Amino acid sequence: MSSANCTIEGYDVPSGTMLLVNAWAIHRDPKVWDDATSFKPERFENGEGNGHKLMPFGIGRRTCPGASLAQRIVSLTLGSLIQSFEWERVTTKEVDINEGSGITMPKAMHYKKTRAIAAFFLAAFTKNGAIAYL
Ligand code: HEM
Repeated sequence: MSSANCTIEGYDVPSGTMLLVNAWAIHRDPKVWDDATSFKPERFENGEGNGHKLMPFGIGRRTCPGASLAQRIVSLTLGSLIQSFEWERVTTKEVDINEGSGITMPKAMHYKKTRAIAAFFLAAFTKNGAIAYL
């Protein structure tokens, strides 16, 4: 919410206006990222994500207070899954990762093996115990 009249990129914004940051667009902007829509995790090794280009947890006063916890849990979970299971492709076809519409960005095409994936996670949490220490 703008606390005073201001001008952003030439647009006059009156006080009390609700402003939404389009993080989705910023994260895919070719003016901001090299080869913007390619999945290149290595781009973050050389500090390309520094500054406020990458904001999965928001920024500013209302930034996500769980960011540090979430980053640790996600890496630990992923690392545990990779370490504890043998992984193989079930098809040579590329997985369709197109986005559907919705607030939490659902997939356009759901995974076909949903039940198998659910069973897999259940097994990971119960029998294997590999990530029980989470
Ligand atoms: C990968 C996991 C997570 C993502 C991507 C995420 C992302 C976000 C985003 C984008 C916001 C809004 C920030 C803004 O308005 O600028 C937010 C807010 C918030 N998040 Fe998270 N979050 C995650 C995990 C967590 C966890 C683990 C916790 C708590 C343990 C948490 C607690 C909160 C709270 C309380 C807010 C509201 C903060 C406020 O409005 O002042 N989040 N999160």
